[in-house]
Amino acid sequence: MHLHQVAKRYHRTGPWVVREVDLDIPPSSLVQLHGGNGRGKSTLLRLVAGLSTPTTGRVVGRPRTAYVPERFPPALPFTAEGYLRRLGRVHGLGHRESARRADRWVERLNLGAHARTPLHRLSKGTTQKVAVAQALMADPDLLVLDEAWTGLDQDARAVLDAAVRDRVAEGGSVVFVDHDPARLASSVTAAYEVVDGRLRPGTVPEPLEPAVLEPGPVVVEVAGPAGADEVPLPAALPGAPLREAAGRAVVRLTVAAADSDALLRAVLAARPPLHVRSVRPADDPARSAREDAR
Ligand SMILES: Nc1ncnc2c1ncn2[C@@H]1O[C@H](COP(=O)(O)OP(=O)(O)OP(=O)(O)O)[C@@H](O)[C@H]1O
Repeated sequence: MHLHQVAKRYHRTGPWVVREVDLDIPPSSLVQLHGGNGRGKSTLLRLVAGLSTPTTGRVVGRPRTAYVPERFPPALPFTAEGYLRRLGRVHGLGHRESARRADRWVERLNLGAHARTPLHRLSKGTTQKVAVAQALMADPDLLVLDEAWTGLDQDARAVLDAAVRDRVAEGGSVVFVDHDPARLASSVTAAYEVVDGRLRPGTVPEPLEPAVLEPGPVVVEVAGPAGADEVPLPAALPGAPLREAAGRAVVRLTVAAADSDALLRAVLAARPPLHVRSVRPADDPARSAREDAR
């Protein structure tokens, strides 16, 4: 699949949100997009997924695609199970196969206790599991993930990581954005930074040390808007993190692992937009040593 000089603006006279994007997404690729808030990452993912059409430019060769949006609309009149089965049929599966795959993903993501619950009554994390399940059950050739890990518990994150690696190993392609720069680091085949709608080659991230799997405190480094002297953080943040200045307009927040997702959501929703520079375990000695050496 290829994006050729793709550009997007939402209104005829509005600003260009995506511009001059040339992007190859070959089979067996895992493509990571990163960049600050409001730079056009979600818009570009929707263009890749075919949910939005380019204002100019072309997308050619898009295979069978599934997408996990940043915000899944939970106000649909279905139970989790009913929704997944229906989605299976939308993806072209028969009744029986739809039910089989829905059951498989309900089990893998530990959704069983909520399978018969109406979507609008599910918690955010459980809703996110349904969003992930609807995409994975299609066995898509192209999987597009917009912050799909946010809100998932650790087991579900591991299931999603494994499913992404499986897709790639089976010849599919996955394009994703995640606030954790080290997400799937050892498997990423191409990384790009989205800067004001343009793509710049990014560095393929370094894998984190295994310590990241241990539920210790987490350090989130947040930078303020471009040109700002300080980071305009909200006064109250989930988990009441320890705040330390870490350079000009950079703040280091240390929070219990259990609160780290809520903290990240609050930081990502802040206005003016803030930039999450890194997320790592507080006691990552290898990373600390590298930082000390800089
Ligand atoms: N449907 C829309 N209509 C009009 N403007 C939009 C629409 N969706 C996004 N935008 C604007 O396009 C710009 C880029 O937004 P987008 O969500 O693509 O960026 P992003 O990098 O994903 O941001 P974030 O990390 O905050 O999710 C923003 O200025 C946003 O307000």
